[in-house]
Amino acid sequence: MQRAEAARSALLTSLPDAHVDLLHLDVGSAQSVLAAAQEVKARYNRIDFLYLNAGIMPNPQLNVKAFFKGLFSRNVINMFATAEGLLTQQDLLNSDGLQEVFATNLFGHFLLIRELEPLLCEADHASRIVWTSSSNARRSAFSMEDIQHRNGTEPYSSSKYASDMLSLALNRHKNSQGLFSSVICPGLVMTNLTYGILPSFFWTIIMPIMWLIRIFTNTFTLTPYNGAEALHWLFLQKPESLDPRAKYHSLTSGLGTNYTQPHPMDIDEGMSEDLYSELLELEKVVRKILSERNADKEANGQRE
Ligand SMILES: NC(=O)C1=CN([C@@H]2O[C@H](COP(=O)(O)OP(=O)(O)OC[C@H]3O[C@@H](n4cnc5c(N)ncnc54)[C@H](OP(=O)(O)O)[C@@H]3O)[C@@H](O)[C@H]2O)C=CC1
Ligand SMILES: CC(C)CCC[C@@H](C)[C@H]1CC[C@H]2C3=CC[C@H]4[C@H](C)C(=O)CC[C@]4(C)[C@H]3CC[C@]12C
Repeated sequence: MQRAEAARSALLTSLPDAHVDLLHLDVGSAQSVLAAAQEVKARYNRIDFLYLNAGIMPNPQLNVKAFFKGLFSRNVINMFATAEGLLTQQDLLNSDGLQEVFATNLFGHFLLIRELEPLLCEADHASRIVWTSSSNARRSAFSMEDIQHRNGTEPYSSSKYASDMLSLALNRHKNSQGLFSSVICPGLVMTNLTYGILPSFFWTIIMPIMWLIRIFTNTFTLTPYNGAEALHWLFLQKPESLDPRAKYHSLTSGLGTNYTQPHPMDIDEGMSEDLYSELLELEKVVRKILSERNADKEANGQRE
């Protein structure tokens, strides 16, 4: 909670009248999601905006050969914008027996939404969900037969593609109940995630090269402030005016101007509906495991 305390202090310094509450939540643990949701429901009776920003890319491996091959190809701009063919990750199982990337980037958020539905789906009031997705989300990395990406090497891309599809499905099922979902891509931003791919000193050294690349691809937003452009832009929009099939990109021009641009997502309704059903099924399984685990704990506690 130390980082959260620091963020709260920073917010209160610039906005002294703001009210900032903190809450502990590990989206990678179903138990933690349920406990946090209980706490939210006890504290508040309405949610206006739910930003689903948490995400991980564990053990990233950069394919250096593919990078240099791409550098001299016609696909170079797309390569910088999407990292297509450049990155793989090694994923592990979490304590719920789920793939960690899937659990953190997608399922934990899904469970949170399901738990908070009473606060998000009020007919007389619009609520908004905003997912931090990625331009690295790719249809070919995702398989309906393996939604957790147990068998592949691109769990990050798969989980982000799944979040794009889930957002579409949520709009289809929940718009009539006042819930609207959107996805954004912050662009390439210098954060702990990118420092996991290459060390921070390397990024600092090549910063002038990246400013140069930004002239050709506005996706190199580079700072968290620039990357948050689309998150802020969406906050100002009327939900009915948004396109559920678009991903809203934070972009920064070569001269450093920030703007938001919608790009159509490569998703189909049927597949997003199938994913939604699969997630509802998985939710039942996970809830059952948790209640059995809690019952066991209680029984053991009574015996001791
Ligand atoms: N950096 C980039 O270039 C890009 C990032 N993104 C996405 O942006 C989002 C933010 O990532 P970014 O800031 O770059 O990366 P960081 O690694 O710097 O931050 C990740 C954030 O996610 C939170 N988080 C991670 N795991 C959990 C968890 N199990 N439970 C709760 N919170 C968790 C972290 O919280 P804490 O600090 O408490 O650990 C932290 O706030 C991610 O979804 C990422 O995929 C998308 C495109 C590009
Ligand atoms: C001269 C430098 C620019 C060389 C850097 C090479 C690579 C390490 C990076 C090139 C493109 C980068 C990425 C693109 C898309 C990001 C995506 C939107 C995301 O969600 C997470 C990070 C990215 C995959 C990012 C990672 C580093 C690169 C592959």
